[in-house]
Amino acid sequence: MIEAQALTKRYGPTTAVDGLSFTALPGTVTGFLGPNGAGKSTTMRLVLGLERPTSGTVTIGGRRYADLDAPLRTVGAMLDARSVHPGRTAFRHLLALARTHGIPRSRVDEVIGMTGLESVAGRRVKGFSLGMSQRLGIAAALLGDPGTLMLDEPVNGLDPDGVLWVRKLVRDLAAEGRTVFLSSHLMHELALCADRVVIIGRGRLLADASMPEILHQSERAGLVRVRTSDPALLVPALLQLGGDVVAQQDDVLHVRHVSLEDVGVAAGRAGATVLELAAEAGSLEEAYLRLTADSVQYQAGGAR
Ligand SMILES: Nc1ncnc2c1ncn2[C@@H]1O[C@H](COP(=O)(O)OP(=O)(O)OP(=O)(O)O)[C@@H](O)[C@H]1O
Repeated sequence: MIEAQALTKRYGPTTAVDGLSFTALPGTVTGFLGPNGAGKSTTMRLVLGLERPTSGTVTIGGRRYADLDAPLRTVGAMLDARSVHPGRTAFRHLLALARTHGIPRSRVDEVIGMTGLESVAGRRVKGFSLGMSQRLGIAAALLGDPGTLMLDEPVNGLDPDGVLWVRKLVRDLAAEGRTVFLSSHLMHELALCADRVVIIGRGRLLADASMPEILHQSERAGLVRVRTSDPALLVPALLQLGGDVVAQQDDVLHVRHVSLEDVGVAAGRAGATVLELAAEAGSLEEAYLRLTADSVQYQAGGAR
């Protein structure tokens, strides 16, 4: 479990993390999101004791990172997949890490197998693609068989197979009861693998909620889409039921405040032919854009 309480980090005049409180729970994949410069990396560095908080606390399993006897066995992290000695082979890199923690060589072989690096384990890291480096970073994070995993952009640079693999891996790790905390700018991917989402903007908490709760914040959540050849018959019927109706095209209506079933029933009663009827699914991307609209540090010209 990762627990941040009123966590604050200032660099001179810049407040990178501002009174942030959240919890990443065991058995759960928690996605960590925020616009560029929101303070995600700083938060992750604070969790790992690479930075000292200006105020507030952050603990892993109730203890500060600095107080852990064998950190690799408690929390595995991948912050920067490229931060590996380029002249070392993948195997040597993992073995060196393992030795600092009394982790047996057999575990090195195991994580190499788990991350699909067998065929390149003897190669120097400097020749690695970003995808291979990501796998190596994840292998290092898994080395101590930790209860908590923290991964910064783990699917960055991975091909579709790799993306699928990470999705399954994090789901499996959470199913084993581990805490998985990961950042990603790939909303679609995160929506597929995270149970909960923590969203920050300008260092502050914007949302800490389950995926369904977050999706509910999406503009399209609760919207019914209906395509009909008889909008002139259907629209008055829907308005009578208290619906908000917006014509998207001549024959497509977006309806709010009327359930999917009631739209169908109303169409039947009004004698309107329905060609399509569907509940629009909210998307994480939409919810995210909505929640972070005021917190984007660097924005292309034009209003959102
Ligand atoms: N060592 C530092 N010294 C001064 N300012 C810093 C330092 N590290 C981060 N910052 C500032 O703190 C803020 C948060 O940065 P951080 O890298 O944590 O954001 P982020 O959410 O990880 O962004 P990105 O998505 O772009 O990686 C930014 O304004 C950044 O410029």
